[in-house]
Amino acid sequence: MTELLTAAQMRAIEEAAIASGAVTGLELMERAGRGVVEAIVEEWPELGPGCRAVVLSGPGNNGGDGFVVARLLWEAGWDVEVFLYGDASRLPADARVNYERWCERGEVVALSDETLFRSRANTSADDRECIVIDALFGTGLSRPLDRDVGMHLSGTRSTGSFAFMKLVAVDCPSGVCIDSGRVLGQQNVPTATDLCVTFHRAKIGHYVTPLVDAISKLVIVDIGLEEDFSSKISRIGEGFGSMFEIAAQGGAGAIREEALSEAMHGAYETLAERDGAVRLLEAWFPDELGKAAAIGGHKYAHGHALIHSGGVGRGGAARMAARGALRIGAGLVTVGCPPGALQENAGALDAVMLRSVADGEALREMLGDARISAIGIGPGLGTGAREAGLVRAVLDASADAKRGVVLDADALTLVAQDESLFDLCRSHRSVVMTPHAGEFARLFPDIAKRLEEQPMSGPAYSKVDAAREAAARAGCVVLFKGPDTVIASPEGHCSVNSAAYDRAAPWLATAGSGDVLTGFIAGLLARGFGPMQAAETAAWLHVECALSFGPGLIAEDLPEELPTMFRALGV
Ligand SMILES: NC(=O)C1=CN([C@@H]2O[C@H](COP(=O)(O)OP(=O)(O)OC[C@H]3O[C@@H](n4cnc5c(N)ncnc54)[C@H](O)[C@@H]3O)[C@@H](O)[C@H]2O)[C@@H](O)CC1
Ligand SMILES: [K+]
Repeated sequence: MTELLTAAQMRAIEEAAIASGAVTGLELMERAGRGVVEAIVEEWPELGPGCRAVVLSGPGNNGGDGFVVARLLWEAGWDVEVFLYGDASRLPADARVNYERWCERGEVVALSDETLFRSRANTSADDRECIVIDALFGTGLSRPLDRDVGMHLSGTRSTGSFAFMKLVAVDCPSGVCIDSGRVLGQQNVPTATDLCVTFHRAKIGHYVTPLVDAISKLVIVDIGLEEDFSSKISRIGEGFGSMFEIAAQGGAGAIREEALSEAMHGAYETLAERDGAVRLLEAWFPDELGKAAAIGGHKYAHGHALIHSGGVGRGGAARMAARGALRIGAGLVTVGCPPGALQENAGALDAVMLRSVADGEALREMLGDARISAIGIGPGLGTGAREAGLVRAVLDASADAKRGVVLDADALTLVAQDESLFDLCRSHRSVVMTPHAGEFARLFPDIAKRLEEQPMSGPAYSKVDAAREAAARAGCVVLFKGPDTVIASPEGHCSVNSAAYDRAAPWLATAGSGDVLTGFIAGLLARGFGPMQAAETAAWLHVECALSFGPGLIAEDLPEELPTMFRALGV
């Protein structure tokens, strides 16, 4: 599991490293540029001497990285052209040094329509491979791109210019706010980018829409910040001075002092933690799943999950959820259905038990059994008065019990329609809501609207902000679905479960896959997982099962893939 950073956190880490004296900004810029070139060579080993590169450098340090890339590619025998957007005399110091180093080797042309059009790389007679390096803006973008710059960038993708072009973004595609993954200004869609190379850690925006959809490959380059800190810690230990002296050399901002004090303890990551860390669920697996799997004894030791089904002909969703809850390890799973649907469900269930539940009153009575340790309700449920009564009974009868509840699909629609149900969620200790974008907008219309409004300045409001605000308001864990699922707790914990890049599983967008996710969460809640942990683990396993199965997957396959996953994970 790794942390996703904001631009401010990244800046604080860099500043602290530089202030500590362990590394200079110029060294970091050189490492960044070198990392970009290495990533290009790794991605396209067939490219090399004689290939063309067009470097678009901007007015800040992102542009500085661009000059480093230009120099290194030139030294490797590439045919390099460099364009500058901005005034060379106003470049920040490190970028200026690299601008001058490049000027010893080649020309810098002011970026304009005309100059780009005249670019050697733009001649149709020349069909050599061409790479365009977008080093216009990185983490420092604070307002929308000027229209012409946006046009240059998207223009590089249009037919006719730069034949055989690959677009490489330094840190992030220019124009995008890296905290939110959203484009600042009028233009809505980030420029499609073949390779994005970022430094030290991925930023939140790299993993959420719309940016995540625009980048084909993300590479994270280690620019040595961790080693710089550890070497500094040992130097401090050898008596090179107190952290306060070192911080003073760098202009002793509060952040520097704090960062250095963390560095003293070898834990500067807590900088991000304090600010509300966002975790990326990657090659990650909680020990608790293993421990829970090891619990011996009676089936009730693994919990009892109750999944509610809809009426006749609508029970498939609940049955798939029930299968998911059973496979993920709940000791017992029962489907509760209206009396009329008993026959249909009985014909389709074996290991899963079945109970007739006429209405809310009957459900309240059933929930007197404290061994029912989790409830999943919503898939295929329906949105009538009877169903509203069921949701009310679930929330009422579970508020004080140690019983987890997952609300999905129709249950979320019912909660969105009835403020008193929303209040019941708030007073419950372990509810997980699993809305997709449409359900989210019904539950939290103002938050969804903020997420849709075109941002004009950064940091822009992100899906992470939206999930966090929703969780705080609803007083429960909110799992905001998508290929960029964001999971947030009312306490502010937040994680992203990404089905992008190496974990892309587009075949997971199949009917019923959300119902299975509800079952996974209910099963883990039944086993005693806390709501945040149940939601994270279920979401992570859901994508892993899809990846393990591969294309052709249908929702029914997901629970059946769990045993393979568990074996592979050594559970
Ligand atoms: N700080 C460091 O030590 C390092 C920074 N690195 C690079 O530096 C980048 C951050 O550099 P900066 O903070 O200079 O930021 P940028 O290079 O992203 O751009 C900042 C500059 O652009 C201006 N600006 C912002 N939005 C604009 C707009 N829409 N139109 C015109 N001008 C605009 C700002 O006023 C500022 O002058 C990172 O993305 C990364 O590429 C790397 O070299 C690694 C080391
Ligand atoms: K860039």
